Amino acid sequence: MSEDNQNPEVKKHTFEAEVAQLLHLVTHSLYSNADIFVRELVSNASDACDKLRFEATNDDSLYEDDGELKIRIAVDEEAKTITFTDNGIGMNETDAIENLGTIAKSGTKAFLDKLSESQKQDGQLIGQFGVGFYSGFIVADTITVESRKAGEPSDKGVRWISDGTGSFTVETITKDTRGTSITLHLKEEYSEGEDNYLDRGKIKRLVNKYSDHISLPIQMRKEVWQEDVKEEGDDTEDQAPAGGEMVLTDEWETINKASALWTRSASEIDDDEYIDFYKNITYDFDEPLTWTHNRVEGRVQYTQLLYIPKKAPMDLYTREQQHGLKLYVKRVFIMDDAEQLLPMYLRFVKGVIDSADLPLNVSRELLQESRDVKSIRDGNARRVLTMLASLANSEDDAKQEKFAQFYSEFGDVIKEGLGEDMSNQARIAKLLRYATSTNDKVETSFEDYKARMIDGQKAIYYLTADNLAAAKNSPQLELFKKKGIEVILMTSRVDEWAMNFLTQFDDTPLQNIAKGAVDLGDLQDEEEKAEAEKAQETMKPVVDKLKTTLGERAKDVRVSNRLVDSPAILVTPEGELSPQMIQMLKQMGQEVPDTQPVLEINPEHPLIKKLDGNEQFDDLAQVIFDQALLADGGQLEDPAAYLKRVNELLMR
Ligand SMILES: Nc1ncnc2c1ncn2[C@@H]1O[C@H](COP(=O)(O)OP(=O)(O)OP(=O)(O)O)[C@@H](O)[C@H]1O
Repeated sequence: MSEDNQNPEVKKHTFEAEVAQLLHLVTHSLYSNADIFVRELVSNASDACDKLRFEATNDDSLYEDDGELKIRIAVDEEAKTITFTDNGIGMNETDAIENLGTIAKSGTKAFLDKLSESQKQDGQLIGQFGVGFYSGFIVADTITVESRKAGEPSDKGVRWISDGTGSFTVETITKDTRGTSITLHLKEEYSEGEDNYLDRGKIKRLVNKYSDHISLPIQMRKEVWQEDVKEEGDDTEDQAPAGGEMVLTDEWETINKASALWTRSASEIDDDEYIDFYKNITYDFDEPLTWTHNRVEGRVQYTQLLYIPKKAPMDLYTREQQHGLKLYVKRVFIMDDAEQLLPMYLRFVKGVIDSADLPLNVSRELLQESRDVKSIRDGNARRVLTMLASLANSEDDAKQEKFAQFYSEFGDVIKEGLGEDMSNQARIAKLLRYATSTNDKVETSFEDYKARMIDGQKAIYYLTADNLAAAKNSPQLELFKKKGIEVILMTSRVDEWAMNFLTQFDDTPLQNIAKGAVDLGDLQDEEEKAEAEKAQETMKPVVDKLKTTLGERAKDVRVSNRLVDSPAILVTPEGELSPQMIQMLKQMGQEVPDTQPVLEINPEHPLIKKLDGNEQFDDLAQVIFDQALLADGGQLEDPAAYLKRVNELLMR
């Protein structure tokens, strides 16, 4: 430790009122979070080194021939102390009085003032703002700080001592080594038993947990195993194994990985390093599909290193799914699974966010409210979408292949974004791919579709179904096939829900062809329209009779202009939930009212023609309705009755 000469002049100072208040709160409320002092003191030491590095860019001499910045932690079991030493910027007497005796941050002061008496008892709340250096007083009854500022003479060192109550003392000392050492004289209860911070293993574990990515080496004295030496003449020769013990050496070993990869410039990091880091933070054996690494300078400054995995996790669709973002504040680990930093539909993204603008003791509750966090979340979402867009739009086959791989794993999740993230809806819509009535492969984008629209087509037509086969054979498609109009076939469970939120793409309306009446507008010629009108007239008696026969089963019956080969079809009335959607919501345990479909009939179909004046009108009507329901992927309420009717009709 430092060499010093005692200065007879020890000056006593009282803490600023707010500090005294804060100290009281810290020691009375944060005892259940005692561990935090390790990361706070390591973080301060790391900041001090960062500051020196910054100052030294203009004045190299500040390094004083000691440019290897590091942090050392020493435990003294006899003295019951733990000491954090750094060779960073250091403090002189004025600095120490100013920095350790007052609260610099006005936000913290205001926060303190606002806390009610009962809130002050709440460790969670207190933990929300940076208690920093003062956290040492949770475990220590006295803290001694010795420091000497970089570039100042060695006899201008300072010793600051306090017991964390009302006052502190400062005195001038001689300190040859630049930087700061902070010695905690541990309270009785923290120097024995379960909470014994004199246990080197415990300190190491805490450093690994919270400060592994501090980019400076954090060192502790190396311990080695030393076997008991047999005394000469001791030839009892019993077979007991030789004993031994761990002994402390004079050698220092680095205990953190010091691998804050994200703090390095992207141009200096090779792919293997990115891949290793990904594996390290995710425990994924596979390589990531792709990643993006940026330093964002804006209202909030932060670094983002975001990865997309190759495979979706098993629990992607369960609510408990863990989010993969780790939050750091100035390289100090704050929390895993920081779900506020990404919207839900991007929950598969892994990586690290490091922001210097968030407080070290930020809690989940605070994250939820913070505008800074919102701005980080928006930035992350935009960045992921941009990265995906550049894969999707790339001319490079390998990148396109990657996008296809991404889409088959995560395509359904990003569709949730259509409803969740309105500000990025257009960006998300551009990434979506579907099968269509002319291409089974899930590769057509809305853009591709638009480029293939036929003359006079004014809408993007789509159909939702349970699977591709059902979609392709849907009677809804008949007219579109006849007219050569391509229809997008959506077959995933989220499609219909998600499409509720997307009504247009690039100014072209999107239309679900199974909802409401079809209006092909200019795509229908005059002759067809005239024919349709005529059919409405002639079929009126049949339509009316059907309405009576079907009663509650159908909301309405009308003549269809969308059918070619099928006799009839069920249509969801505009603005109502489709049968698939109702089924899905019910499966999710939601209460949904049953809705009735509209039955549309094909006036040209022989079966429909047969209805007029038929003796078995009722049976035929029910069978036609049931078949339309089956064709739509629905389930019959009374299959036996259906079979009986069909058989009767067959036997005629
Ligand atoms: N190891 C150190 N070397 C030099 N200065 C230090 C050191 N530790 C603390 N200080 C000084 O004391 C000040 C107060 O520290 P404290 O931990 O209470 O707050 P902070 O570090 O500013 O805020 P936070 O911990 O919330 O980030 C620091 O801003 C810094 O100027």
